[in-house]
Order: sequence, then C-alpha cells, then structure tokens
Amino acid sequence: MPNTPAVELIDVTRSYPGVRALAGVSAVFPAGTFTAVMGPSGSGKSTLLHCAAGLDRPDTGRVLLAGRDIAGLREPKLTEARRRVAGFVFQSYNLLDSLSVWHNVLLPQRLAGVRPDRAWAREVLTRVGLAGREHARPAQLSGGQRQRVALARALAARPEVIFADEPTGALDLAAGREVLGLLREAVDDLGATVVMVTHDPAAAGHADRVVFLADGRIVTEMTRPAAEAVAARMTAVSAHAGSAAAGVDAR
Ligand SMILES: Nc1ncnc2c1ncn2[C@@H]1O[C@H](COP(=O)(O)OP(=O)(O)OP(=O)(O)O)[C@@H](O)[C@H]1O
Repeated sequence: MPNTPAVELIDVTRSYPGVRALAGVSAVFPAGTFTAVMGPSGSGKSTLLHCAAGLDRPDTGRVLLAGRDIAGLREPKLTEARRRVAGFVFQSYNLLDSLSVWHNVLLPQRLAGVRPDRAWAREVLTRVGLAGREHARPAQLSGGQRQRVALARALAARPEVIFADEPTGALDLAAGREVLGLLREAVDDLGATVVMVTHDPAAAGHADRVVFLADGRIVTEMTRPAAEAVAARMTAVSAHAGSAAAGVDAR
C-alpha cells in the first residue's frame, strides 16, 4: 500500500487534569517524508508525538499508524503495534548504561521477541559512524555519539516511522547537524518517515515540512522550510498563542 500515510491523526484530543493538551488535531504524515513539529512551550508537541506513536492514548479521535488504528488499542497490543513500526530518538538518548553499544542497538528487537538482524545492525552502526565502537558503554561516548547510537538503535529494527523528540536539544551545533543529516538520510536513502519535535528553526530546516502548534491545535504549516522563514513563522505563532486567535494563519 504505497499511498498509505505512515501516520494519520484524525481529530485527536487529549486532556490532562486542567489542560487541553490537544484540542482536535488532524494531520497526515506521508510515507517517506520528514516533518518537523514546532510551537511554543506547552502547545502540545510532545503530546502529539506520543499519541501519534502509541506512547499515549488520545481521549477521542483516531490514530492510524502504518494504516492501523491504534487509538483504541490497549496494552499489550499497543506496545506490539508500536514495536512493529516505530523507532524512537529522545533528547536524553534513553540508552542503558549497563549495556554495550551493540546490545543497546539490538535491545528493541530482543524486547519485541524477534531475532535481531546482526548484519543490518552492523551496517547502521557504520552509517552513523560508530563502526568499531560496538563494545563501548554509553558513558564512554560523547553526547553526539550517544545520540548516534540511539539513532542506530531506532534504524536497526527497520521502522517505518522514526519519532524524534528534540533529538538535538542536548547537542552542540556540529553534533546536532550530524544527527539531523542522519535523520535526513534515513528518509532519503532508507525510505523511512520522520516526525520530529524541535524548538530549533535550523533543525526544522532539514525537514520537508513544518507543522506549527499553538494551544493544542495545528495553526499553520510550511513546506520546504528555510530556517529564517521558520523562525519568522514561529514568532508569529507565539505572538498569537494563548489568545482567542489560536486559529492564526500567519502565511
Ligand atoms: N503527563 C502529563 N500530566 C499533566 N499535564 C501534562 C502531561 N503532559 C503534558 N501535560 C500538559 O499538556 C500541555 C502540553 O504539553 P506538551 O508537553 O505536549 O507540550 P510541548 O509543546 O511539548 O511543550 P515543551 O515545548 O515545553 O516540551 C502542557 O500544558 C503540559 O503541562
């Protein structure tokens, strides 16, 4: 089904006590594309990512992950669906310090109960520039190297979708650029779909498209984003966030 979107959200809402984190979000993330999700602090970016990825369940609405509606799934079916199609990269790497690089990379497949594809794991470690570091512990690596291990771990399971939450948030400029380049390659060379939350207009400039959230709604979007234009749009969105004009169209 080549035209099935990798992820689709249909009128998704999610509230926490006293807060409407997502107030009715519909969005399509086509297969083989790289989308950045931006918006002011508290606008619902992480909640959107978590609902899209099956890490959280919406209150209402539908979430189609690789064509399957996961919004109504309960554990352990939700975890199964997530492991089958999604890979994750978080700001804080989320590596296990007690395991070597190699075992960190293979862990999601082991947890999923599938036989790890070792040849492919070696290939992805080479792709991210870590061939030869298989025996190192995460604590022996730089932040940029740790994030590249996290990316290798995500890629090793050949996910259809990689969800990245502020993947460059803890990295310096050069290390951040490397990680963004590798996410771009995952899309261009491996056909993956990337959905990335970021605060950084330069990071969003690596994407094909940026969707902007304010007050739990998508208020505008931009294709083929250039960093300067993204920064200007963010300023416009932030100026309207929290006001009744949450439906701002800043184009
Ligand atoms: N587990 C939770 N319990 C209670 N409130 C939550 C929870 N997660 C998120 N929220 C609230 O929902 C709203 C949206 O949060 P979310 O983390 O999605 O925003 P964000 O745009 O990712 O913010 P930031 O850029 O600061 O990370 C916020 O008001 C937040 O305080």
